[in-house]
Amino acid sequence: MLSAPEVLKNASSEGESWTGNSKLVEWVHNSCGQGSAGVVNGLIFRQLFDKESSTFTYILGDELSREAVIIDPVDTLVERDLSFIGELGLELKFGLNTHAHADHVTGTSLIRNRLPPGSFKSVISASSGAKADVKVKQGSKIHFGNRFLQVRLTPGHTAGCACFVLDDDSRVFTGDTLLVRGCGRTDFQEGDSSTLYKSVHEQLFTLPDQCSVFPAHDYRGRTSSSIREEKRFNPRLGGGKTEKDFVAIMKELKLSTPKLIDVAVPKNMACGV
Ligand SMILES: N[C@@H](CCC(=O)N[C@@H](CSS)C(=O)NCC(=O)O)C(=O)O
Ligand SMILES: [Fe+2]
Repeated sequence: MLSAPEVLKNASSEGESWTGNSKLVEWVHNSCGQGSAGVVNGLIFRQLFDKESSTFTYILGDELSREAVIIDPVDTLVERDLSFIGELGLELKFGLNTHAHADHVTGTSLIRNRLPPGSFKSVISASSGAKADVKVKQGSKIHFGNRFLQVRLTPGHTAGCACFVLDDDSRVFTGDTLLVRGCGRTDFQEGDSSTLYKSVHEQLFTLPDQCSVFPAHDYRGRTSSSIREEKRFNPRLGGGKTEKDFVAIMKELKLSTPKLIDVAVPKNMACGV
């Protein structure tokens, strides 16, 4: 875990930095492990689920400043998410999209319309070609209070996929790039299996083994994993599978097309409008 001065120094030393209305607050290190009510080391963290599309949405908040971000909100569940955020006393600054989803519409535009003008910004990678208030690149940082998420670009499932790594490398939000014992399909949206293999090995499997993996979906009731587990047990990408093995596995997947693809992709390219 980095100390606050280290976080702040690093936050301003490289790449692009995006801050909300951030206040520099006194650093209090919560040393009691899990802490009370889901607060770990000053981080408020919630994982939410959409049963229609099996999508996980994540809320991360800085305990002291109350600034927060939401990752991959779903349009039909914006009321749920906003009331939860209100009850937690959080001030939502950014809505991060891991990619232009094919199976549901992002909630980031609806959230922006519900909050005071200018107080909330939607985020997606520049390489997605989609509209958003903030277009991030490799190494960009999204700040909320004393915390930040850093962007790792991971093309392969789509050309514009991005993963978000928490400042202390304890968590990574992998979108559809890396799922629990799986990965995103590569048969549409400029998907490419060789590119996905390289992205996972170069950008994700280089994270610390103990880093927790939080995906955008699970279809079998699993909620999270770790880099160590996926390196060992991922049946497509781990356990010594080569790029050639992976390309062959992906060719044989034969998944049905997401039901909402024709509606979701054009809307998500326009930030959910
Ligand atoms: N049946 C679902 C779509 C399921 C699906 O294709 N999921 C995607 C992620 S959403 S783009 C995927 O990459 N799956 C990989 C896998 O191995 O399942 C629907 O109709 O929406
Ligand atoms: Fe996807």
